[in-house]
Amino acid sequence: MADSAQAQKLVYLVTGGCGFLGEHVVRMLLQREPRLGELRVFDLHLGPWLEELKTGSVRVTAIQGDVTQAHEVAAAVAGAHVVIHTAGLVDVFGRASPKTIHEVNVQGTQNVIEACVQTGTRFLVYTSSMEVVGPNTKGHPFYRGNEDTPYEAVHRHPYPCSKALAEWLVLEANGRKVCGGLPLVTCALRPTGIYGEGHQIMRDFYRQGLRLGGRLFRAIPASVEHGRVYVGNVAWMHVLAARELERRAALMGGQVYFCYDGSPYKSYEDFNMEFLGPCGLRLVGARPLVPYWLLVFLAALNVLLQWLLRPLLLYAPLLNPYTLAVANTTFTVSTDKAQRHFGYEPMFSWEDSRTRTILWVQAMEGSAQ
Ligand SMILES: NC(=O)c1ccc[n+]([C@@H]2O[C@H](COP(=O)([O-])OP(=O)(O)OC[C@H]3O[C@@H](n4cnc5c(N)ncnc54)[C@H](O)[C@@H]3O)[C@@H](O)[C@H]2O)c1
Ligand SMILES: CC(C)[C@@H](O)CC[C@@H](C)[C@H]1CC[C@H]2[C@@H]3[C@H](O)C=C4C[C@@H](O)CC[C@]4(C)[C@H]3CC[C@]12C
Repeated sequence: MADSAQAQKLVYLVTGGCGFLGEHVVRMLLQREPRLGELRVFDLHLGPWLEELKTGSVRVTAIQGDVTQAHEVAAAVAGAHVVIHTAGLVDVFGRASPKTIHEVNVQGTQNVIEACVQTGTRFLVYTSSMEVVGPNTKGHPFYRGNEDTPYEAVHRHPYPCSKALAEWLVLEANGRKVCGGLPLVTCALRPTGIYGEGHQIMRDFYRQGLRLGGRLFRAIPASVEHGRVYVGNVAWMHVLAARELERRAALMGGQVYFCYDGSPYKSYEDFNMEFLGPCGLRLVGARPLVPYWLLVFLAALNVLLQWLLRPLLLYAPLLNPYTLAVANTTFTVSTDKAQRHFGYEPMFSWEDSRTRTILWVQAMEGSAQ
C-alpha cells in the first residue's frame, strides 16, 4: 500500500457495512482514513443513509450482495487494497437455521478469503467475537482475561461455532500467496458485547421496559460481570488495525485482538441501565426476582413455543437457554495487546460513549412516543 498519505489513494471494502458495527466502521473510515480513495460498502441490505455519504471527496460505492455468493464477493473485492469483513448473521435467538448461520458466517468468510487470494487483495481484518472463546458450555467464568489466558473454548451453539471456525479460517489464511505473489496479511478482532447508537438489543430492552410501565426486572445477579465495548471504539480499532496491518505485518499477521475500552465491568442488565435509567426506566430488584430454576424453565418454554409457532410466526424472545447461560456467566477482558501491537487507544471515553448512547436512546424515545 501507499508509503504516504498523499502518494496513493486506497480502495477499502467493508462487508456488512450497513449493519450496527459496519455503519460505524464506514463513517469512521470516511472521517479518519486520509488514504481513502474509494470506499466500497457491501451488504445484503443497503441502507438509505449511504446516499448522504456520496457527496464527499471519497468515492463511496454501495454494492448490494451476498457473501455466500462467491462471484459477488470476488467482484466486490477485485481491486481493493483492504477488506474489513464485518458481515455476519448475529443470531442467538433461533431466528435463522444452523445451516444458514454456517453458510453466512463460515462459507461467507471463506469466500472473502478466496476472493482476496484470487484478486490480489493483501490485507484482511475480520470481525470475530468474544464468543470464539466463551462463555463455554460448562459455564466457566472468564474473569478479566486476555488473548493468552488459558480457557476451554467448548461450544455447541451454531453462532459461536461459526465464529470460531471463521476466525480459524482467517488466521490460517495469513501468509497465503495472493495473485501477484505477495502474502495475504490477516488479523481478527474480538469485540465483547458491543453497545452504542444502533444497538438492536438495547432497543429491544428499552421497548420491553416501556411496555412494562417503565420497569425491567432483574434476572441475573449483579455480581456476574459482562464485557462491553462502545461501537465507536470497535470501529476505530478496525480502522487502525487495517491501517497498520501492512507496516506491522510480521507482528500483526495471524493475530487476534480483543476489542476493549474504558467501559466499566458490570452485569449485562446493570450496564444497560447506565443508558436506560437516564431515559426513565428502572431495574426492579437488588437480586434476581425469580429463582434460576424458574428462568431455566421459562427459557425452555420459549424454545418450545418458538418451535410450535414457527409455522405461523417467528417467536424469538431475548430469553432462551443460550442467552440465559451467557448472561449468567462472567466474561470480561483486560488486555493491552492492541495497544502494544498497533498503538490502539480508545477514541471515546466511557463518559463520551455513555452520553452518545443515552442521546441515541432518547432520540428513539421521541420516536416511541
Ligand atoms: N453486536 C455485538 O455485540 C457483536 C459482538 C462481537 C462481534 N460481533 C460481530 O460483528 C459483526 C457485525 O455485527 P453487528 O452486531 O453489526 O450485526 P448486524 O446484524 O447489525 O450487521 C451485520 C450486517 O451483515 C449483513 N449481512 C448479513 N448476512 C449477509 C450476507 N449473506 N451477505 C452480505 N451481508 C450480510 C447484514 O445485512 C448486516 O448489515 C458480526 O460479524 C458479529 O459476529 C458483534
Ligand atoms: C433475558 C435475560 C436473561 C437477559 O439478561 C438476557 C441478556 C442476553 C439477551 C444478552 C446477554 C449477553 C449477550 C451477548 C453478549 O453480549 C455477547 C455476544 C457476542 C456477539 O458476537 C453477538 C451478541 C452476543 C451473543 C450477545 C447477545 C445478547 C446476550 C446473550
